[in-house]
Amino acid sequence: MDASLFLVNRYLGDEEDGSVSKESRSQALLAKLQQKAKEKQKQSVTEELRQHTESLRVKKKRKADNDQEKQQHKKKKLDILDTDNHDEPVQEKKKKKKKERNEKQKKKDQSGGEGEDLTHTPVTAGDGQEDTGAEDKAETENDKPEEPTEKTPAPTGFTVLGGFENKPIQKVHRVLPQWLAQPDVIHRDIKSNLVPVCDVTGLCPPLLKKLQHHGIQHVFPVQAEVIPAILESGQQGLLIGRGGYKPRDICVSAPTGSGKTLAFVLPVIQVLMQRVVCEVRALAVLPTKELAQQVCKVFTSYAEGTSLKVVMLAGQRSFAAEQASLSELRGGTRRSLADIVVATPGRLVDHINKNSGLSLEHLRFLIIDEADRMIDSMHQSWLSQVVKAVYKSGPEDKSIFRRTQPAHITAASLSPPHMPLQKLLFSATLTQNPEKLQQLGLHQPRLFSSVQSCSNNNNNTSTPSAAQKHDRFDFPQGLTEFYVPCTLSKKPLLILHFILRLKLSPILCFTNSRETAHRLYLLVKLFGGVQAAEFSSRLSPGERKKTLKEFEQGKIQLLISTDAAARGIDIDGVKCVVNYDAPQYIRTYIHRIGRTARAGKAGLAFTFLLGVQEKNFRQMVVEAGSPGIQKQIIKPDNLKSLEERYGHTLQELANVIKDEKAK
Ligand SMILES: Nc1ncnc2c1ncn2[C@@H]1O[C@H](COP(=O)(O)OP(=O)(O)OP(=O)(O)O)[C@@H](O)[C@H]1O
Repeated sequence: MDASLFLVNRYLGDEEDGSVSKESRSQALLAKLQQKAKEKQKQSVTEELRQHTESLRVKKKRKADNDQEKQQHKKKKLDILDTDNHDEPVQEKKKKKKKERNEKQKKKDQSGGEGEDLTHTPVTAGDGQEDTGAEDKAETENDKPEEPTEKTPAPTGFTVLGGFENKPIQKVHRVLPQWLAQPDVIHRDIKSNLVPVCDVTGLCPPLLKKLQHHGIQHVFPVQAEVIPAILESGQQGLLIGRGGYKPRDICVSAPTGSGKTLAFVLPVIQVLMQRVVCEVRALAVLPTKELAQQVCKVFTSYAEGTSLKVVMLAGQRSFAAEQASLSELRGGTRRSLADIVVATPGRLVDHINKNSGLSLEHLRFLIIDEADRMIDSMHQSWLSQVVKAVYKSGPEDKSIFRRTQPAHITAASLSPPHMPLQKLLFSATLTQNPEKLQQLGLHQPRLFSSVQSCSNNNNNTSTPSAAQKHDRFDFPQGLTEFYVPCTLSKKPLLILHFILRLKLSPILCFTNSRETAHRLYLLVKLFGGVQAAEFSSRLSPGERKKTLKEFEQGKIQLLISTDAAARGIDIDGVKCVVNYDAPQYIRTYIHRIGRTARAGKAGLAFTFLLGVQEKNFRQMVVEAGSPGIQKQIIKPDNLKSLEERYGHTLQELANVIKDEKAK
């Protein structure tokens, strides 16, 4: 092939000399180009300088004209005014003023003018404006010829309003407030950190007896830490005496099933046992009716044998019935019939607003269980309504039971006795977001947590690790997590395989919608051989209560539920949780799988994942602090024996759904 086809001709300069070697030729060319560039640079600098000097000259002239005009104008004015003041000649006065101005400017320059922006071009659009000190300075500066330096860009005659240096944007690092960064640590391992009940500091003998009566010989780590702390803050009783500090609010973040309920039930009952008059002194707020019912049950059972009365306001009964259980009128005065109220936020606000006889003016403890969820429901403004009801009497109340909202601590604010309100927050997934927590208006909070914050260090400001980007949570110890790769059509077969072949029942199975829960329930029922039930807002509260009871009694092998049963529900004996639909959020995942492996027991959690979900889901779980999620492959052969029957069932299901829709 002809080599000339590939010949590339380069420009070699005008004085190309064939005798010179290639290398020296290119060097000469480079030197030439550099020289040309220098010449061009010089030309542009001279041109810019010329333009600038010209613009300065024009502006100076314009200014001089203006000054002259002004002076003539002033002179005219002064000539008129001068009739009153003949002591000081006008020119003298003007000179004096100018001198003063110059002196002022000099002082200014000495004090602050040092690091002046060199890019600032002094002559601006101030033409024809009042003669100022700054302009004087500009004038003197203008007299000197300005020479462009290497560092300062050549003046262009325009005012540069801002610096144009490209500064790299500083990364914002998360720095937690000390109380969040350095919590009181709760042991993670339930089993090896059991404390005998009699070793819990401050717990009174009647409650120790009660615990033993309920078969509890040891307390869990969260209880061993939190019970003494609440008891300590209640040492002064219901009132804080002279010079006493208001008790600190308490936040608890501990895994699902670690015994948080007893951690607040026991100390609250013990503190309230000292009360003489019955008034609402403890209020526990929970997100759902079922949870309110569960907590109310625990309060009732531990308050048994004391004079304390527990009332639930969750809409399980009529409004009138709840109202009647709150207070009664005797001899024209209202008497409270409740010491402890357990409520859902909606129903609570109803009672506050309708003035149903619920008085919160003596409230000592506000317990917010599932606190992160309750923060999310803050838009309902339930907390502000509660706080308003608590401080209803206002500062003008001079009685011994007076209340004041927490504010800055001063000697005066501490001197009169008052009734404090202490907030107790509990959650397995308590947010570490200070902005969110701020909505709760916490007073000098103290955090108990089984999760060490990543920014937990002495100075609190070290470079955070990558893990800090995400909230990390503690997972129950006895839990083993799996994910099962599958396709959409195989999911129902998998759940049937889990029950019929792997015998994993009782299974609590979660779907992302009540429609999916209902269809899966119908399908399993039509397939036969499995005791199944559904649990969602499709059911009435009564039906839901009955279903949970039957599930607990072992009458139901498979409970198909929406996230209605994901939080807080304590059902003994759930061996296995299945996420039929993968949860979208890590908190949902943690609460769902937390329905098993409770109180130190073992449990299994399976999540069915479609191919597209696998990567993100695994990442989400690992970043949240999961000890490890394993892959569990179910071979298609294992499902084969179920397939034929499943095919028929699907046809039946289509008819049933059609009928339902027709109805
Ligand atoms: N000291 C203890 N010894 C034995 N069992 C206990 C003890 N404390 C609590 N339990 C039991 O442990 C189970 C879980 O307790 P609890 O419902 O309070 O957990 P939790 O931390 O509130 O969980 P979640 O975050 O899911 O609401 C309950 O059945 C409770 O009776």
